[in-house]
Amino acid sequence: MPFAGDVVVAASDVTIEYPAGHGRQAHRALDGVTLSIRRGELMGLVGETGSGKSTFAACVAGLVGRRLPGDDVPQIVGGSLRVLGQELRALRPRARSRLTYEVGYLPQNAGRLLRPGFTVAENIGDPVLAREPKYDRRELGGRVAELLDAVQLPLRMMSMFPHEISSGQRQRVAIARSLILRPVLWVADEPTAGVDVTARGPVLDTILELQSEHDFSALIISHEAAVTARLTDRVAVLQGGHLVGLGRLDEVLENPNHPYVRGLAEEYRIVTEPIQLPDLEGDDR
Ligand SMILES: Nc1ncnc2c1ncn2[C@@H]1O[C@H](COP(=O)(O)OP(=O)(O)OP(=O)(O)O)[C@@H](O)[C@H]1O
Repeated sequence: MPFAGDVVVAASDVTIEYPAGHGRQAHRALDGVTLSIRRGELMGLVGETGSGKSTFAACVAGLVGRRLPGDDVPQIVGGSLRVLGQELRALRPRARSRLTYEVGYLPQNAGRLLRPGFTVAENIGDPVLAREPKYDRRELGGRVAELLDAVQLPLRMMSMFPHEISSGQRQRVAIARSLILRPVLWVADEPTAGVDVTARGPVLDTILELQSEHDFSALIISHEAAVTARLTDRVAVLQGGHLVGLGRLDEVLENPNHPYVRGLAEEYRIVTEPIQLPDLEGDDR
């Protein structure tokens, strides 16, 4: 049964560590984080490099706690993390597989992670066939074409291979791939990474259009204040694995109680300030 609750992500005092191994000590990536994402809400996740954003995103996407030998996936060692009603701390493989069906994950550098021997269409449709190998190919082709169109790529690209398209186009293909299963929750780690500055606006428009069409909730990491401002309803700010800000972007920036947030406020001011054009009147050049 699809998830029907109001809170799609509920982190309660959650502490997450990478286990010891390969001659390394255990590393605590997140420490006592409490936040929730409501149904239909787009939550931004910001913070300086190494603050734990990608770790949190990967955990929310279900990549947590598998205790395989030599594995360095993060483990929940304290508190709780519930995603679509499932407690991830004690997630069994079948429940994990159901969860990953409903959570679309766009990992960091997703465009680079496309399968090189698969066409664009095969890359986008792959998550469907991986779960339902007998899925009607014609119907899948229709879904792939629809998504390709939604991310504003030409249909002729369906038969091309990742190395034949640009990095920005690959990122859009990855976005389409992460949405093919019509997720309830979309977890996106730097969705505009590698997308050319001029194409970023259209990609953000596309994401917002897809969201209003499919009504998914989202957790979106971005280094860019403009992306966060445009896409998200609220932001969570991480610093050294701790949550140091949470709320609407304007509220968080108005009360910058942390140096990183102060820096962000300055960047945001620059991004949103109207461009001052020089007064050309009387200029006789
Ligand atoms: N596989 C791993 N094993 C051990 N430690 C790791 C592993 N991956 C990340 N870390 C550490 O966990 C902390 C959080 O890393 P994470 O990648 O989540 O940060 P981030 O905020 O996403 O950074 P960036 O913005 O650079 O992507 C860092 O100190 C990092 O070095």
